[in-house]
Amino acid sequence: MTTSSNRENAKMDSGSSDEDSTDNSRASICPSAICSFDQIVASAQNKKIVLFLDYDGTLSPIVNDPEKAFMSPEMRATVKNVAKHFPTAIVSGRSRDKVFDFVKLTEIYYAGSHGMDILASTADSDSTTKETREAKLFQPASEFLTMITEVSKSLIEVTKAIKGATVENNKFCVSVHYRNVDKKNWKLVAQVVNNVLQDFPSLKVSSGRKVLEVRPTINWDKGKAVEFLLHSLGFDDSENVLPIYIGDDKTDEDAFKVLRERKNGCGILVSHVPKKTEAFFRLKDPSEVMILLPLMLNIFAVVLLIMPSQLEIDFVISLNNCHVGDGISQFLGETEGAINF
Ligand SMILES: O=P(O)(O)OC[C@H]1O[C@H](O[C@H]2O[C@H](CO)[C@@H](O)[C@H](O)[C@H]2O)[C@H](O)[C@@H](O)[C@@H]1O
Repeated sequence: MTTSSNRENAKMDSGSSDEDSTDNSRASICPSAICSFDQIVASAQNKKIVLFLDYDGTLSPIVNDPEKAFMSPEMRATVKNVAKHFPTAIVSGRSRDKVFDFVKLTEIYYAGSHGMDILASTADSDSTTKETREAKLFQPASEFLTMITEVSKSLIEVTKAIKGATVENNKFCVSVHYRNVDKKNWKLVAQVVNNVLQDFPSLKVSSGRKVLEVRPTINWDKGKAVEFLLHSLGFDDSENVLPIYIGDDKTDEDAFKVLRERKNGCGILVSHVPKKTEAFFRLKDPSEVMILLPLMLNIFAVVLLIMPSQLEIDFVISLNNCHVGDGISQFLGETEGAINF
């Protein structure tokens, strides 16, 4: 158990960009997932793609008001479409209910509270057909529910005098937002959060994009959630499955790491600045996620030996955004040079 004396205190964003406070000292520029799409296709040959998507900053652009982080109807339609072909899960720091309210798709799986609230389905041991699956709720931090409600109230109380600070109860974790706080008061936000946490030694705080995230110190994160989902959906077989995880935040690094270590998955970081990351590829922003997802349907189209004309057009448009030498040359049938995920 972490105690208040050995727990890391909240660290704030430097404010130099709209990114989180990730240590960028060893940042490397991952290749663009769009321009390296031939490598993704090659690695997906004969494999079942399982898709994991973060919400804020990945499916919806970052906005000042967290309550208004809506995803566009086009993005919703795109996710709905990919989910028809690939098992798809959203893994978010938000509460599961809230992320569902934004996404509104019943055909996908949801993991809220940074993976601490998962609604998945169980694959029958003899079969993985839809008919044999049943809904399964997994909440590894359920014993913290009362404590989270309590800490949330205290955080609201101590931040109410700081103009622009807001507290969002995400069920098994709490976000303290300082995006709208005057920079001169950012330290004060960190101080009051750290003070409150003195009374909650089994909670920890980490920083995201202009947000301090308070959560239980249990050994559970988005990476564990991905492993759990792969297992419970019946996709443990690393030979025949290609999990792809797309996310923008520090908490998504836990999932990128798991996929890198399993050597069978592909992490894609959404960031417009270079960052130290465990991901293999990068997309600049949600608009590029909107380009990549339809491209992934091409993988499915290739398997069926069809190439719907709109997909072809999307692909040509994305090619036009790549520079010579970015790595995209052939697409259909190209298997050379695949990254060994
Ligand atoms: O795991 P995620 O789905 O990416 O959730 C992480 C946090 O996302 C939200 O905050 C971020 O997006 C807001 C809306 O664009 C923005 O105002 C805020 O500054 C960002 O940090 C969400 O509100 C948090 O609760 C999540 O922890």
